[in-house]
Amino acid sequence: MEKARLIFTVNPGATSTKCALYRVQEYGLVCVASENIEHPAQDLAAFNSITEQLGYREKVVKEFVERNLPENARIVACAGRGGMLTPLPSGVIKINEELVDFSLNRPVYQHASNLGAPLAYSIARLYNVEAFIADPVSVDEFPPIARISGSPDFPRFSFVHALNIRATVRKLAAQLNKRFEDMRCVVAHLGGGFSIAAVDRGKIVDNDNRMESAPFTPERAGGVPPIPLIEACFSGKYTKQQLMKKLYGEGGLYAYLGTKDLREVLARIKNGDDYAKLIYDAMIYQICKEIAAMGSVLCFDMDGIIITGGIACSEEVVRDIKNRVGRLGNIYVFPGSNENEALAESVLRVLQGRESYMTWPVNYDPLTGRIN
Ligand SMILES: Nc1ncnc2c1ncn2[C@@H]1O[C@H](COP(=O)(O)OP(=O)(O)O)[C@@H](O)[C@H]1O
Ligand SMILES: CCCC(=O)OP(=O)(O)O
Repeated sequence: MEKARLIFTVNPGATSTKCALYRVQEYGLVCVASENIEHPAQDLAAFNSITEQLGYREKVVKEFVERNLPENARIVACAGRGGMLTPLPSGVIKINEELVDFSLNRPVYQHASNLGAPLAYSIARLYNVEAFIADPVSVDEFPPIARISGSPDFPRFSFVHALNIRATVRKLAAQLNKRFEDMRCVVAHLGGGFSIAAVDRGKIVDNDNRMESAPFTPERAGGVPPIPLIEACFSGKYTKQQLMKKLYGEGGLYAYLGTKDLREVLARIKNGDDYAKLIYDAMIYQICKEIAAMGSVLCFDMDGIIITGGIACSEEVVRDIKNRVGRLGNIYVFPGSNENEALAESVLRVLQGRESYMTWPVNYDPLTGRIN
């Protein structure tokens, strides 16, 4: 009997590594195993950088595959979340040694997603198959107008939850019986970090790039007034690392309320905590301002507004967003961030010849949108 064909996927996050195996069926994919493997803080504290964590996470990922690969099945391809690489077009990229080297040694910023390609490649080599990334964090398809900031010294650019955003637009397209390539919508990815994006015919043509005018998130400050920030940088009171932490990791809900868990914030509000309510309301207010801003990018001519990510599991959040921006368009909710599923779907499109893949290095000019 022919062995079942499986796709292995891996999505490394700040404190966990999410792994999954999907069986390829004629009609699509079936998840046969999925685990969110948490890494205790004391384990990660032993490493000075994300890159140093590779061996540790590699062991955990190999153990996942050994535990879950059925005897009557074989891995036919692997996929990992793509990290903070150079600006790239959306789509699938085949992983090679050079991409692994770039992800580990020359990423544009430190982020756990930089381990996605090395981990997928490592499993692919064990099973002698090909590995891919899809819609990495550095997808940048802004048109020229979106790149202009108020200073030519600091042009705008994209860092975005491209994988989950494009995958949810595909889901909505299927639901509306439309082609993905024709979809125009605003997507609010609301997780530990947020991305609020305008998607025009499959391309993310603008987003809030997590550090710009972006709303604050459970752990990120988003946009803060720049002049006091510059003053703080030169005050001698803080190291660069301390300030980075204030913006990224220990900002947002955590800075005000000491927790990154929105469920806890909602429980405090239920118990009459007015301060928690003020901070929560401010977060919803900022999310909605950004949704409206991204709607204006599409001239409010859109198929709808998608809310996705862990926070979209909350009925209160969905209700409060609808109350403010429901008049702009239909709101569709896709709770959770389904990066592993999105990776497997992307690889399946490649295996079935429905999509072609690029090879690293991708010679892409974000200013013209051309691949040379
Ligand atoms: N049912 C829920 N109700 C409210 N908030 C939730 C719910 N489930 C998860 N969250 C919140 O979602 C955030 C994490 O989102 P998630 O997409 O899992 O994050 P990550 O960016 O780490 O993948 C946390 O603030 C968590 O408290
Ligand atoms: C938008 C860049 C990617 C990012 O910040 O991802 P996480 O929220 O998963 O850390």
